[in-house]
Amino acid sequence: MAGTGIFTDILDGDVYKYYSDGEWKTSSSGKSVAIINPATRKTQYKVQACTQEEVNKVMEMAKSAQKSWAKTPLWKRAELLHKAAAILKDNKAPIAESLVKEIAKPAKDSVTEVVRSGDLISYCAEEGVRILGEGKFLLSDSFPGNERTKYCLTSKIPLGVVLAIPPFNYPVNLAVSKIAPALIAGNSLVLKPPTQGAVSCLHMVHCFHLAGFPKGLISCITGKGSEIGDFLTMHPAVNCISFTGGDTGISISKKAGMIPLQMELGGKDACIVLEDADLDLVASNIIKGGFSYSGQRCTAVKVVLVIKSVADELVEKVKAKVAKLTVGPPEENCDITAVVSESSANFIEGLVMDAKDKGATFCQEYKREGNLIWPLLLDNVRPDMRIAWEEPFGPVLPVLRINSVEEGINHCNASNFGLQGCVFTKDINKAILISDAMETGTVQINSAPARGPDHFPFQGLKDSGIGSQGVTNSINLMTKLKTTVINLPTPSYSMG
Ligand SMILES: NC(=O)C1=CN([C@@H]2O[C@H](COP(=O)(O)OP(=O)(O)OC[C@H]3O[C@@H](n4cnc5c(N)ncnc54)[C@H](OP(=O)(O)O)[C@@H]3O)[C@@H](O)[C@H]2O)C=CC1
Ligand SMILES: O=C(O)[C@H](O)COP(=O)(O)O
Repeated sequence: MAGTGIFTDILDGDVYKYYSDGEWKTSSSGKSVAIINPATRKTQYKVQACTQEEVNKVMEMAKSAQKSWAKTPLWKRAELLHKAAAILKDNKAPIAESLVKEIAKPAKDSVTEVVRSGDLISYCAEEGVRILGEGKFLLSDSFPGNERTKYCLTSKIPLGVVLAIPPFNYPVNLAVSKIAPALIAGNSLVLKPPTQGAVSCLHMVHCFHLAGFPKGLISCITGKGSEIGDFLTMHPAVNCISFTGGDTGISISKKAGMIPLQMELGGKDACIVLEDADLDLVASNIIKGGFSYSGQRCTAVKVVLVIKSVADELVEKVKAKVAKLTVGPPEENCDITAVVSESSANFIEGLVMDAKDKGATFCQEYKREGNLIWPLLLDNVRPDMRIAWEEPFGPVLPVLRINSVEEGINHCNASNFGLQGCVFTKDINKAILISDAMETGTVQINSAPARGPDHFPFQGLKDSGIGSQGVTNSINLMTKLKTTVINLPTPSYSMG
């Protein structure tokens, strides 16, 4: 159970502690932040509302711990990460339980998220050992006018303090996708978990604590992003920000100093369906892509653009599958569970009502109880409807019928987002041309968008982000190059 067994240290009465200087602490603010269970709409957990002084202290410790961590051999850093991964996987049950309670993720998917996170940490340790153990050696005489008098050695060095801010929907996985690359590369790490998802993150951090990382190297500051966020992101000690979330990321990038940013933001992933597509395959992928975790995935299919001649048949197939989705509590592994908050449910409802007013075809009756919204397919959506462009982050999927592939590509490219997209056709040549034409970071051919496997590059264009994720890219982003040049008094040519 959450907060029990090896996790008792992280709880003070009914409020979870924050993590600083290798210890679990109660904030001097005397205040806590409530985490509302999305399904019951009752307070499930409480976390500390940390103060600015506590942030300052954490940053100070992070700066000093990083100096010795950078001198810790790479194999030792990897060893500790492997240990943390094993502890995390051994304790998947209580962590998954918190995911179920604070973000209403179905129980089975919650376990998958924890196991996937352990695997990500281990993969990152191995990849780090490989790529950080290699540097470059350049010779000066390849550039005109030079003799071979200079040997240039480059290697990757840490940035310093990395600030990690994950979103609610994959709080554990999107936290470790920042923590593990930062640590293997020799950085220290300050985590600000999402409020919904904070308790799962605190359990995960305790697994790193138990693995024996040095004091102060990892810290976890809790509190509302709207209150503590600016102070963290504009803190002078921070040398890199890795953020995943919504538009907040755009304002962070405007305020942040001259430091590397990894921003993974929203998306409006389009699914373009051609006349020759295998419609059964498309329908299954629309269900998986559009409705998994109730559509609360950055990589969810968020708009279907189908050629008119096959639209009726596709919509019927999807409708039949929507009818089979189960709706209810995450504990019972229902396909569709409550969305994260009342404000999120209200926002989704606003998009649905706008589409209704403007004449979209409802393939199911719109139904909502509290934060629980029944899966809804909206057909005959037109570009003047908000849902054609905005990200519902809920179980509501618009279908636009298109006259040509060009119309689909134009719709996709007119979006301010450019995360992923997908195209369904049996003609691989057409698929490649369409993929090249789509202004998105990734295009999946004959499958729904997905971030995983977690070592694949993952990046958004336009308002969907800055930089690239995926294990290797994250390690590279959290390092910089250091060059040493050996200058010889006379040219030297080996075997010359
Ligand atoms: N491209 C990608 O890889 C992904 C993108 N997303 C996107 O994330 C969004 C949903 O996640 P959601 O959690 O609601 O996103 P938010 O942008 O609301 O929150 C993300 C994180 O930012 C924190 N935060 C809030 N305000 C500030 C601030 N002023 N300064 C610093 N941090 C702050 C939040 O904390 P708190 O919870 O305390 O407010 C949370 O930890 C969707 O748009 C989705 O598309 C999601 C997953 C992956
Ligand atoms: O936030 C998200 O949507 C996740 O990163 C999705 O990961 P997945 O596409 O591999 O399920």
